[in-house]
Amino acid sequence: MERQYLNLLKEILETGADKGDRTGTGTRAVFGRMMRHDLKNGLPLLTTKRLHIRSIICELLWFLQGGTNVRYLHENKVTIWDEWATETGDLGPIYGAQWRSWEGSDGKRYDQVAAVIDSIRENPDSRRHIISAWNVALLPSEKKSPQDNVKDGKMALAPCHVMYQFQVAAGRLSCMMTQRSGDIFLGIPYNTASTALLTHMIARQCGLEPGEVIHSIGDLHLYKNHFDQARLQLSREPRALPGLKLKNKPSIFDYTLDDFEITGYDPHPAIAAPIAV
Ligand SMILES: Nc1nc(=O)c2c([nH]1)NC[C@@H]1CN(c3ccc(C(=O)N[C@@H](CCC(=O)O)C(=O)O)cc3)CN21
Ligand SMILES: O=c1ccn([C@H]2C[C@H](O)[C@@H](COP(=O)(O)O)O2)c(=O)[nH]1
Repeated sequence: MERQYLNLLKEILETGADKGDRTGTGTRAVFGRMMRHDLKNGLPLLTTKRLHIRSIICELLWFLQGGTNVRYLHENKVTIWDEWATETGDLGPIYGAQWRSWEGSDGKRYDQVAAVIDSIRENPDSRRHIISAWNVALLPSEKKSPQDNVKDGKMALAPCHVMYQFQVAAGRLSCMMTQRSGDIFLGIPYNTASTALLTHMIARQCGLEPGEVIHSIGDLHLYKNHFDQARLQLSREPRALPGLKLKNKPSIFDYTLDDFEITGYDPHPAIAAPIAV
C-alpha cells in the first residue's frame, strides 16, 4: 500500500524530468501514474510521516458543505488554503461550489454529491456515477494571481482532483479519482486520504461496503525544495495502517469532525516542507 507511494517518490527523485512550473519553484516530474488502495486493508494514511488528519477531514467537510471561503477552515484552525484566498477569505467557485451547486447553461444549480448518492442507490450498475470539478467557464488564468482570478469571478486555482468516479460491484463501492496535477510530498497524501474518507461516507449512505480507492495522476511532481524531506521519508519503514470508525448519519451533509475516529495511527514524526504558491 504505502510502498506504492514510496516507490513513486523514489522514481521521481531518480528518473523524473526536471521542469519549470507556474509557481516558479521548479519540479522533478513523471506523467501518468496510479496507486490502488483496498480499503479493507485499512485507511490509506501515510505512516512514514505524520499527517495532520484534522486538516484532511475539515477540508472534505468544507467541500461537502459547498464551502469556498476559508472561514469554516479557520474556525477549525485549518490554514491549508490561506495562501490562495483574498483578504475576505474567498477562493472563488472552487471544489465546494462545483460539487454542490454547479451552474448549468439552463441557469439551474446541480448538486453533484446528492445526485451521485441517488444514482448509486437507484441504479447501482450505472457507469456514470461521477462528480466533476472541471467547469471550463470558471477556470482561472495562469497569468494572474489566485486573488485576481477570484476578483474576476474565477476559481483561485484550477481543480487538481478533477473527477471522482464510483463503481458498485459485489456489494462494494469503489472510487477512481483522477488528478491532473499532484504535489507528491504535500498534496497527494491529503488527496488519497480524503478520497478514502469520501468513499467510506458514500458507501455508508448507500448501504455498501467500501471497496478500492484508485488514485490516477497526470503530472506527478516533487518540488525542488522537497528533495531532502523526500530522502528522509524514504529512509523510514512503513507501519501498519490505521482504521476508521465512522458514525452513521441520516445524510452525508450532517457529518462533523467528531463523527470520525481514526484508530491505531502510529506514524513516524511529521516532516515540515514549504508549500509552493
Ligand atoms: N503546491 C501546492 N500543493 C498542494 O498540495 C496544494 C496547493 N498547492 N494548493 C491548494 C491545496 C492546498 N493544499 C495543501 C496546503 C498545505 C499543506 C501543508 O502544508 N501540509 C502540511 C501540514 C500543514 C497542516 O495540515 O496544517 C504537511 O506537512 O502535510 C497541504 C496541502 C493542497 N493543495
Ligand atoms: O488537492 C490538491 C491541490 C493542489 N495540488 C498541487 C498540485 C500542484 O503542485 C499545485 C497546483 O498547481 P497547478 O499549476 O494548478 O497544477 O497544487 C495537489 O497536489 N493537490
